[in-house]
Amino acid sequence: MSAPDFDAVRIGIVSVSDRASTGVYEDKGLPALKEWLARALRNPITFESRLIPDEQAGISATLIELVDAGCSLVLTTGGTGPSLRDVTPEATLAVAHKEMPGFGEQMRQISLRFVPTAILSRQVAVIRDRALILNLPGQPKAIAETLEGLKNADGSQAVPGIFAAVPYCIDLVGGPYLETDDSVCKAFRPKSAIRPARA
Ligand SMILES: Nc1ncnc2c1ncn2[C@@H]1O[C@H](COP(=O)(O)OP(=O)(O)OP(=O)(O)O)[C@@H](O)[C@H]1O
Ligand SMILES: Nc1nc2c(c(=O)[nH]1)N[C@H]1C(S)=C(S)[C@@H](COP(=O)(O)O)O[C@H]1N2
Repeated sequence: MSAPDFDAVRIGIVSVSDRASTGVYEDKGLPALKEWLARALRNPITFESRLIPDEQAGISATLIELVDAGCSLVLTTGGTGPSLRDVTPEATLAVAHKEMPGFGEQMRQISLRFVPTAILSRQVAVIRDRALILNLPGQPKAIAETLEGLKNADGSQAVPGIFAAVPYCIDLVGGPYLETDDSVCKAFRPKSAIRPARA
């Protein structure tokens, strides 16, 4: 099956970091997000990338801009912790039409399998218009950890990543039909929502 058989999707990726955005260190958040999404999704993706400081108003404005630009999914990385400058969850909730608390709950559960400080992430997920906005922690390795979950040595899934629920969530808000590479992350949809296989 060739790429044009899949719905096109526009995805916003936002790295929120004072130091990466001012060049103190190289941003590894945007490349990690791009690499994982390109591996996990079979749809042709147009990325909208933003590298911004930990400023609440600027984060909210960026999220609104990306949703208005037609992004069906917006992933942020960074600024979810307890530090005074960490305001990504507040900026995300400020633009929410609906909260989706299950994503944050599940990501903290998954992250506990990797680090005992997982509970320090206040990450949230929300719906705005026809888009799902998801916060991820700032550690670049946390991106694959939370989206993909944990696999056993034989490749079977020990802890399902949260991305398994993302395609159906986007169906429900009227977005494109996302299809995953099941070896990376197997999307789950109720039987009634699965598109018939194409010839
Ligand atoms: N965008 C990024 N690119 C590369 N490494 C990052 C990035 N964001 C975070 N990290 C790494 O994860 C660690 C913890 O991330 P955290 O979000 O707490 O950063 P921070 O110390 O609050 O500072 P800043 O917001 O300036 O990135 C950082 O010390 C850094 O090593
Ligand atoms: N999967 C995963 N989750 C994680 C981490 C991690 O390394 N991997 N780091 C934790 C730490 S140390 C912090 S402080 C919080 C918040 O990170 P942030 O402020 O960079 O978003 O995420 C937590 N969640």
